[in-house]
Amino acid sequence: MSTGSMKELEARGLVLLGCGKMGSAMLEGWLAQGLPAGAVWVNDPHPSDWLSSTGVNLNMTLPDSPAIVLVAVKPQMMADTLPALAGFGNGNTLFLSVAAGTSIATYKAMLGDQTPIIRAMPNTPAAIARGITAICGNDLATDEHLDMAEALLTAVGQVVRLDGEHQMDAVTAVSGSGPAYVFHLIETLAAAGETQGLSAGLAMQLATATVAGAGALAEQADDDPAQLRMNVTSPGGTTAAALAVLMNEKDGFPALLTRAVAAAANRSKELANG
Ligand SMILES: NC(=O)C1=CN([C@@H]2O[C@H](COP(=O)(O)OP(=O)(O)OC[C@H]3O[C@@H](n4cnc5c(N)ncnc54)[C@H](O)[C@@H]3O)[C@@H](O)[C@H]2O)C=CC1
Ligand SMILES: O=C(O)[C@@H]1CCC=N1
Repeated sequence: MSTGSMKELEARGLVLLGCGKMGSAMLEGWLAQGLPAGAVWVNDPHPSDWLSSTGVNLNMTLPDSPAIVLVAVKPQMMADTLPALAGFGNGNTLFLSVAAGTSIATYKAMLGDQTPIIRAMPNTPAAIARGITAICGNDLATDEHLDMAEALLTAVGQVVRLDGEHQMDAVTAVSGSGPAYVFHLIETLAAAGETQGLSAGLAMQLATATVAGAGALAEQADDDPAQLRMNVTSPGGTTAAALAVLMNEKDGFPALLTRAVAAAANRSKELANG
């Protein structure tokens, strides 16, 4: 995190509304990067043992003017939880929300229309600083606000700035939910290995290392994923036999992932419409 952003957070405080899986993944990254626990206030009625052990200010009186309020409760909890923080609205506290499907317009209505708001869509690899977060702000979010949010989120992985909020449903469906698709790929690849006679432990080790290694190679190689796929595929060989199944336009990965990503994007839109 840049020294300026860190200083401002340390001086004014960072408030987390909700600290479950996503909030904890990010907080873990920030504490590991040197953000002092004393600069963090967490409001969460069900703190985990890990959270209680971090030394953050847990369910205590909040600072007068925190630099950032990070909103990381479930979208369905928003109407119950956000009004208590509306006192920080219309001021110089930046609201940074990671909630899927809660629009900037909804925050404006709950917090006041002069409130700087940034929507962010992170993902859980943030816990090991390998996340990717997409951000977009309202017209009151200044370049300094965007820089501060980016500095905070860069501590837990890559950050991309979106052209606008209209991209958020698709981003949520690709990278926000995406780690779950990849974990399920690992589960199902391992299960398929078991069907071929491997032990559960060996099949899981092979599947996990294969997905992790292929992901790292895709990120580091000069070749694009299509070329990397071709590099594995010998004509008339084993990979070609599997890809004939997986790349089948009718019921292979293309059709399946198109449907899955559309389902996630549609759900994101539904959440936005209450
Ligand atoms: N889990 C993920 O991979 C991602 C989640 N998100 C978003 O992050 C947000 C949180 O999701 P998760 O961390 O997965 O859910 P979670 O259920 O693990 O965390 C929600 C937290 O909110 C707390 N909470 C409940 N009532 C509260 C209250 N009245 N005041 C304060 N805190 C309260 C719960 O105790 C819990 O710790 C959601 O809006 C979701 O859309 C975004 C990107 C990825
Ligand atoms: O499942 C969800 O709604 C959240 C948003 C992206 C990942 N988890």
